[in-house]
Amino acid sequence: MPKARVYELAKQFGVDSKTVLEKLKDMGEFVKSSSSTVEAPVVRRLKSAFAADNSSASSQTSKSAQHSQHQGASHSNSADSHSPKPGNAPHPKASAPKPGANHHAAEQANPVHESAHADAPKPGMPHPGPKPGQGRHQGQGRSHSSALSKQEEAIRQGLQSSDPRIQEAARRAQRELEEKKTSGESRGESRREGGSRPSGARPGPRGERGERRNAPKPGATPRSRNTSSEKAPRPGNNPFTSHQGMHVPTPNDIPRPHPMARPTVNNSHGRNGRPGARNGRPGQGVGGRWGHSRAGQGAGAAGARHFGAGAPHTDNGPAGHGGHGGPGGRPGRGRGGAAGAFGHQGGRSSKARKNARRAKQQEYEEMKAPVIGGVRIPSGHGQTIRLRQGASLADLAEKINVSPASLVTVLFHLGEMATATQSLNEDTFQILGEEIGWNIKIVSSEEEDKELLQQFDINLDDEQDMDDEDLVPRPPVVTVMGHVDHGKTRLLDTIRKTNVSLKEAGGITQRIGAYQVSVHLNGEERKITFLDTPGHEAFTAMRARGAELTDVAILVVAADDGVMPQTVEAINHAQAANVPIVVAVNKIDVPGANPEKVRGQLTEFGLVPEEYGGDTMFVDISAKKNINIDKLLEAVLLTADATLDLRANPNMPARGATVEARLDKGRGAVATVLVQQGTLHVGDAIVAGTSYGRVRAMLDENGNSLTAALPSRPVSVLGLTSVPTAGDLFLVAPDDRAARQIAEKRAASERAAQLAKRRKVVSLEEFKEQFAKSEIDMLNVVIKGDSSGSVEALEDSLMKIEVSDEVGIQVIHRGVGAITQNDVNLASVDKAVIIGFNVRPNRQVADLAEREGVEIKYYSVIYKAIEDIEAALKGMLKPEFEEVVTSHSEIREIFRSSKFGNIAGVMVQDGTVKRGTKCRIMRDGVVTINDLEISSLRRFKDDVTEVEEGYECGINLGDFNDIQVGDVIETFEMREVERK
Ligand SMILES: Nc1nc2c(ncn2[C@@H]2O[C@H](COP(=O)(O)OP(=O)(O)OP(=O)(O)O)[C@@H](O)[C@H]2O)c(=O)[nH]1
Repeated sequence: MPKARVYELAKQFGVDSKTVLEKLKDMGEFVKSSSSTVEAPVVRRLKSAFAADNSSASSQTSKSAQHSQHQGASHSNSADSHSPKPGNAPHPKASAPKPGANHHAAEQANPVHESAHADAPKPGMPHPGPKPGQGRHQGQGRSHSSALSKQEEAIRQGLQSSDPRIQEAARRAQRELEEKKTSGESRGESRREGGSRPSGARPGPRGERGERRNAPKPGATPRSRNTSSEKAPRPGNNPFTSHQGMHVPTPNDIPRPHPMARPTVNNSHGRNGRPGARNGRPGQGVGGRWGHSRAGQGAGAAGARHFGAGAPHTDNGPAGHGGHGGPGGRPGRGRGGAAGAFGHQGGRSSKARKNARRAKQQEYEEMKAPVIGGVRIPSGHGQTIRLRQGASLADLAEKINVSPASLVTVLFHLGEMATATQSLNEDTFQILGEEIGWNIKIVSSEEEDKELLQQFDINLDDEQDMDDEDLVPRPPVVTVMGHVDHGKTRLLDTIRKTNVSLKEAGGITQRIGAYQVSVHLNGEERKITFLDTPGHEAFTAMRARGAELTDVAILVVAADDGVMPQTVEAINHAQAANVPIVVAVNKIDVPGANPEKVRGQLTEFGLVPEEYGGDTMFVDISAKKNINIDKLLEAVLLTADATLDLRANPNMPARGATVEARLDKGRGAVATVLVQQGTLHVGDAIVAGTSYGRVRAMLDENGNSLTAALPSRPVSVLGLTSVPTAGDLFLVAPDDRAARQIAEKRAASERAAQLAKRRKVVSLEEFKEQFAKSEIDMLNVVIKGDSSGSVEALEDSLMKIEVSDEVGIQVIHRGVGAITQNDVNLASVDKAVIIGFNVRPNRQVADLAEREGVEIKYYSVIYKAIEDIEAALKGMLKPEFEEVVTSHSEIREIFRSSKFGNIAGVMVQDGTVKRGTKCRIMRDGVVTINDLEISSLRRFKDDVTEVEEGYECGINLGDFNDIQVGDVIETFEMREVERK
């Protein structure tokens, strides 16, 4: 037997997944969720466990089963009517598809139809003792009761919840549960009545009975079906199965107006009151099932309009008796009831009829939707729906067009509590989806993006199956890392100055975030691309955005300083990314430099120099004096050649990553991109993150205009409509329109994700409560900067500030460009500080900020910003106090005063006793009481404010009199301590 999933088993057993999960738990099997798989042996055990349950349940109830068998002697016709099969309807009665109709048909065949229902699992089946169906039904009853108790528990918890929506859901659930219980009881009674009723005798108008059986509310239909515990155990009858009411209508199942039933003015007259009669009985046919359905009401009204006494006639007359009294005598042909409603219009166009039919069909579908926890959610009929990770009920609600509150209720009924905006895990969504008929799939943002690109025929995975002959060697891309002040920037400058072809550039190079140098190796000119933002922070920030640009890392270690904390961090980051390292032992020109020591130290971190038998290349350099830089570049190429297969396909639309981006006053958005695959051409339509545009011009680091950029080539691109973020992947789209659409769709889903995040923060009171409880304070910050690189670097650095566990920093918005009105508004709402890094607001925005009381801080150096924010965070800390003991006084004598109580005559042994200070009593070194106060202090007859060591005085402790000679009064103060 293959592995089965829990929900499949649940379906098989006709119970809900939770029951199966509980049963598995009872069996000692740990199974996580309804989508988990269960091994074949466990399935077998589970089956027998359910079977055992059923047989014990059925033996307990065999008496009643026999009783109902007896009563259900003529059940077979009604059984037929319960199981209409396409093409198998023997009689118009039997083809009646709706429960209302079934009731009726059953009634026709057997006056005690309710017991017939109970005994009729299959058409025409004889009665073999206690049936498996019955047993299972009883088993279900048990799971029902366990589910009920679970539900009751959930209700109890829900009523205690602080969330009003959950409380409301709980109240609703409670009401429903009570109703369920009461209706269960009354059903029991009515069954007894039914059993003794003489055949053919119908007490009272049938409509009444229908109403009794089917709750009159629209929402009551499925519930009344669900709770009909007398019925045979069809899946649809199990209140806890995921498929109840999820019934997909079959051709026979969808009610259609019978052609004969279509009204005309003439034939409605001809029927003389019958339409009104039929539809006047909400308890019958469609009316019975739909409660106050429009068809029933409308038809009734129309009937009355046309025939005056149509409705009263129903209650007593023979036409009413039929319920199927329309032409052809079809039982429960509810839609035929529309005749009364529309009959008077006669001349209605076929289009209008079609529309009306469609509307009715839709209404029917909606009405057919299961009622779960008192809410009605149209089934998705197993359709697949995709939600991004971290989605909430509100997101799902939006996609399936229902109200979030109803999903909260449904989830609540499944025993889980969640607010509409809380993000839920995949398992919860699956259970919920199963219940409401949707196949919910959770996709990561990467998958979502891939799917989006596939819509435009862009397949990001096609790189993996590129043919060898398409690939040509490409230059390595290098990042320089190392500890602060070990010479990273100086090295990058020296390399740029010495190796960029100065002839071409006229000696002027520009910082665009990356540059390429030429190196001669073994008589061959080779190229190396350097990323110009040194440090592992930039490297990691890029990686975090999915940009794996670096092929080789140069680790700079100053020979006069050796391995330092950030050297280790850099090693860790490079190794985590599987990037080979070349070590540049810098500052060898400095007296006291000890390159050998550096080699020895790095061995401990797995970087063993080649000369020691390892595979890491070490080069001793001086970035300042330009010593051995060429050797370092050679080492980079040799390392790349030895460890990497650096090849790319230049003959495809370009792809790569954004290295840096900024807003240029004259040229608009300028982004430096590094081509990783393909060739980027001027005129290409590109999209980078949520930015798009057409490549208007491309410039290299020397300011030269390029028409094409090959793999590993960094270029400054002009033509994007907005500024992308460093690390954003870019790609060439088939055309401008596709580029725009991709960018817009990404922006939309990003907005949705951000909104979800914000909603989470804003609406999740629990979080706030937690914050309040643990007294965590957050400093909200908005960062605006002149380039995406600086904004990212600043954000990264700020996030690393650690002042205390009690305060934290939260960047609520970041962006490139001037500080805008939006930034101020956001900061004002979220009580944030705005940090402007090399950017400023215009006059109006500055005024607005002042009016709103929003603080804007301007910086041009990162460390200054860090210092300030750190200080601000420290300022947010609650003052810290410590206790300082200020004196000890021994009680030598006790004076009793009727006015003041006991007064201690003491000798101050050390420190100074002050009036009003806190004190405690110590007897034989043990504190007998804390938190007293020196309420008065006297020397001789005089009240004094303080008494110093070595003096005697009288101390009164207010109402406290339990003192003895020999006790010591210790005074203390709480003093604020400066935080380090
Ligand atoms: N003597 C000597 N000084 C050097 C050498 N390389 C760099 N320096 C000096 O060391 C100091 C720090 O160099 P930077 O290049 O700014 O160091 P960094 O690693 O980029 O520092 P951060 O940007 O703060 O991380 C500067 O004053 C450089 O001039 C070298 O080879 N020899």
